[in-house]
Amino acid sequence: MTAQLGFRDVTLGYDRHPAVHHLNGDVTQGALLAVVGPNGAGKSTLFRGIVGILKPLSGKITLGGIKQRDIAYLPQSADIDRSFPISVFDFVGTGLWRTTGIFGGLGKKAREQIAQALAAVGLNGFENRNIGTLSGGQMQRMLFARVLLQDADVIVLDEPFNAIDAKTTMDLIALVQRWHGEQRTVLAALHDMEMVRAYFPQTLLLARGAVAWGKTAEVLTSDNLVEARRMCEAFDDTAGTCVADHERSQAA
Ligand SMILES: Nc1ncnc2c1ncn2[C@@H]1O[C@H](COP(=O)(O)OP(=O)(O)OP(=O)(O)O)[C@@H](O)[C@H]1O
Repeated sequence: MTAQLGFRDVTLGYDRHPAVHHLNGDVTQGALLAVVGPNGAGKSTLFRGIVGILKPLSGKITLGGIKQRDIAYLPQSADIDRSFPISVFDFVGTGLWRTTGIFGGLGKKAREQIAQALAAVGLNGFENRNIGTLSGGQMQRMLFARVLLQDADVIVLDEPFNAIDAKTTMDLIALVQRWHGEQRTVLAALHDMEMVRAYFPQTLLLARGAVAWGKTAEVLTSDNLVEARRMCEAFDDTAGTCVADHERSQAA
């Protein structure tokens, strides 16, 4: 199996304080991987590292034959500035920037693609709405429509089903399953363990470092979940990078 993403002793953090510590492992091409862990475990930080918003403090993230800008990223909806004056149509259209460029106009084909993506997530008729007027579930649907347009081999979803109703969740899970069927590599940060058990064959249980990584049923044991909570509670947020990391970064 080809590794699509690799983590080589990766430490990620803010102001030199590690948030994800010494992560090692590979995500194979076509994997459907849940990333779970308590609040503050480092899930969003890891995703920011994967898409290049954060550079590792040490270690390396390897990408199998793709560039970071080719990864489709669905951020937590709290990270979206809802006051930004942009219509649903134009927001979803940003998913085509890789092909049209930021300043490229939207031709007939692009407009059709956007309309199809909106239809696929059930947002027909919302084209001209300002994004600030959407409900939480409509916002998630819009973010999924943008990911659809990006047509990416690797898709990273940060808490994609947060605070949305059961119908919307099932519609969006169906999209995730479709991507998985198309052999795309999908990573999703999730809190709902039942959903993870039902739909995600593989799981990374994160608590700043990896507690367990592998088949979901083997990872989500009560012992591992207790250990994850203990590791998160014991982690010192004000700690600096390890001496070894510091020396390595000085030598680089
Ligand atoms: N922009 C930031 N600046 C400084 N520290 C941050 C920043 N973002 C996150 N952190 C810290 O990094 C650690 C990991 O946070 P992160 O958001 O990655 O966790 P998470 O697993 O996604 O949590 P949650 O489940 O609550 O969304 C936390 O201690 C958090 O306070």
